[in-house]
Amino acid sequence: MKQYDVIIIGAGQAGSPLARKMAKAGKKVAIIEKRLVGGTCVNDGCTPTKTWVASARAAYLAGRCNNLGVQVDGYSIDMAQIKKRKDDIVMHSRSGNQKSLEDDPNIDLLFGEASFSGHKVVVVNLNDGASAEITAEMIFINVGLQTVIPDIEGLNSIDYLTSTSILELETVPQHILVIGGNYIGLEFGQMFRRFGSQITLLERGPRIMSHEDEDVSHEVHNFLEEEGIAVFSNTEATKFEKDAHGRIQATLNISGRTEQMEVSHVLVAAGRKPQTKALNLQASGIEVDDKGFIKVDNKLQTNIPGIYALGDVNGGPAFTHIAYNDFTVVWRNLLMNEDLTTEDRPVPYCMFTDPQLGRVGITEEEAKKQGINYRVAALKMKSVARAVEVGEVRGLMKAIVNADTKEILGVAILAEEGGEIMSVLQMAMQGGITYDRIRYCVFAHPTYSESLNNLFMTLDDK
Ligand SMILES: Cc1cc2nc3c(=O)[nH]c(=O)nc-3n(C[C@H](O)[C@H](O)[C@H](O)COP(=O)(O)OP(=O)(O)OC[C@H]3O[C@@H](n4cnc5c(N)ncnc54)[C@H](O)[C@@H]3O)c2cc1C
Ligand SMILES: NC(=O)c1ccc[n+]([C@@H]2O[C@H](COP(=O)([O-])OP(=O)(O)OC[C@H]3O[C@@H](n4cnc5c(N)ncnc54)[C@H](O)[C@@H]3O)[C@@H](O)[C@H]2O)c1
Repeated sequence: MKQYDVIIIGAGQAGSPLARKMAKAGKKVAIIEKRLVGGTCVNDGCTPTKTWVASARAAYLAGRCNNLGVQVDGYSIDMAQIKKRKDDIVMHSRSGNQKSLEDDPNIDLLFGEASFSGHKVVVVNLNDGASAEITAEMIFINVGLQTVIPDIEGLNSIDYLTSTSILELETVPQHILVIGGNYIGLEFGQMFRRFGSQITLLERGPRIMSHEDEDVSHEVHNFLEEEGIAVFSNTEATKFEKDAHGRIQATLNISGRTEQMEVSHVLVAAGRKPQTKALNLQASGIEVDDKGFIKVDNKLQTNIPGIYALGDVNGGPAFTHIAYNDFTVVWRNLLMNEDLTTEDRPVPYCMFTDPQLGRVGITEEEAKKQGINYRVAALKMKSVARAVEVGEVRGLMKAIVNADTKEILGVAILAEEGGEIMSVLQMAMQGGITYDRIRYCVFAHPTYSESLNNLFMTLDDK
């Protein structure tokens, strides 16, 4: 059995940078990847989807630039080219990442599936058919999530799409039924609508984006419908059948009413679950919760000293920047003798619909539940000079502030560059800059950030 200093399972958003840092510190590292270096983010997640969102936005602009006085005589979608551009960008990122691991003399990159066979012993079923047993005192599990496939009659008999397989399409589907009304469903739903598909989107809860405030979710619902997407909440698909012509017949339960619908494709976007079953964690005594997420403490260590779980698999917020932050926490603690925890770290995120939703901190609903003496500053984008000038007036800005201390507690920016505007406020929140100072801060005119003056002017306390 080969002994390493460090074993990393999964070359995702935490595993790959950690391997490089550990190797730089002189440790002998084995990193095991069953599929593709870079994990979900690079290969099936952020990079490919945001590349396609950009193509979809170009199509959207081509379709409406007449309003700006620019005449375009029709446009068409070249899905094969859109896919090729995405594949090139993904490949560039993946291969750079892979090369940096392969070129490091202290790192062994093993392509295969890892599982535990004993206390701190890992078996790797290598992709070439061989297997290897390895051990290390320090083990980091970074295996990420996989798509949840809901138990719906007939779903397995149709060639349904997931967020991974949809990225292989080279033609634009005629009609996609999207199951799930949150990040994946909304991003893909809007982008394929802009590519020319008919989209029907089902959300089983009472509204899409159920974790957001109702006004924010309502605004998104409205602009999706405005673009021609049919959004059904309180709705589930109950049965799928393929007819003799290869068309999919879907049976839907819409608020208790049964309806039939014919579609060409079904995209499953109903959530993601941890890839822990195959790891045989019990062989090393590692505890998981009832959903299969690995339990960790605030320094990301499991119940077994020396074994850590990083990124999506530990059940924290499932974002690339959080997986990356997990890496920085363990690296700085273990190699730089710092004493960092994951407690109280900010969790910003951005949903890349267009307009984007940039979010950080608490929602109004959460402020209410926590009994905080809060106030809400809100501004529609149609009142923002920059938005009017560029013709992007859909959306709103909303900030939850503490009425006593004037601290900003949470922000939702639904705007063309909502993620960037939110980040300006995140910096203010982290730096303790209260809203009354931002109200009179001098920002360049006419930027989106300048509108933060007006956002906080709506709180008329001074
Ligand atoms: C469609 C989509 C779009 C997204 N867009 C965004 C976005 O815009 N912004 C954002 O912040 N987040 C986004 N995410 C989420 C983001 O991709 C994840 O949060 C992030 O990739 C998590 O990183 P990770 O390192 O925890 O896991 P992953 O990146 O999933 O990496 C885990 C790796 O482990 C490997 N692995 C699993 N099991 C084993 C095993 N037994 N042996 C060996 N290797 C194994 C996997 O093959 C994978 O490569 C998106 C996700 C999806 C699906
Ligand atoms: N921009 C981003 O940061 C980004 C983009 C994509 C994905 N992600 C990450 O990926 C993860 C997964 O995203 P997701 O959208 O698949 O999952 P999700 O869990 O965020 O949302 C799934 C939605 O589907 C609904 N649903 C579940 N079962 C259903 C059913 N049978 N019929 C109808 N609706 C059903 C749920 O009520 C929920 O609204 C997220 O947690 C997110 O962190 C992030």
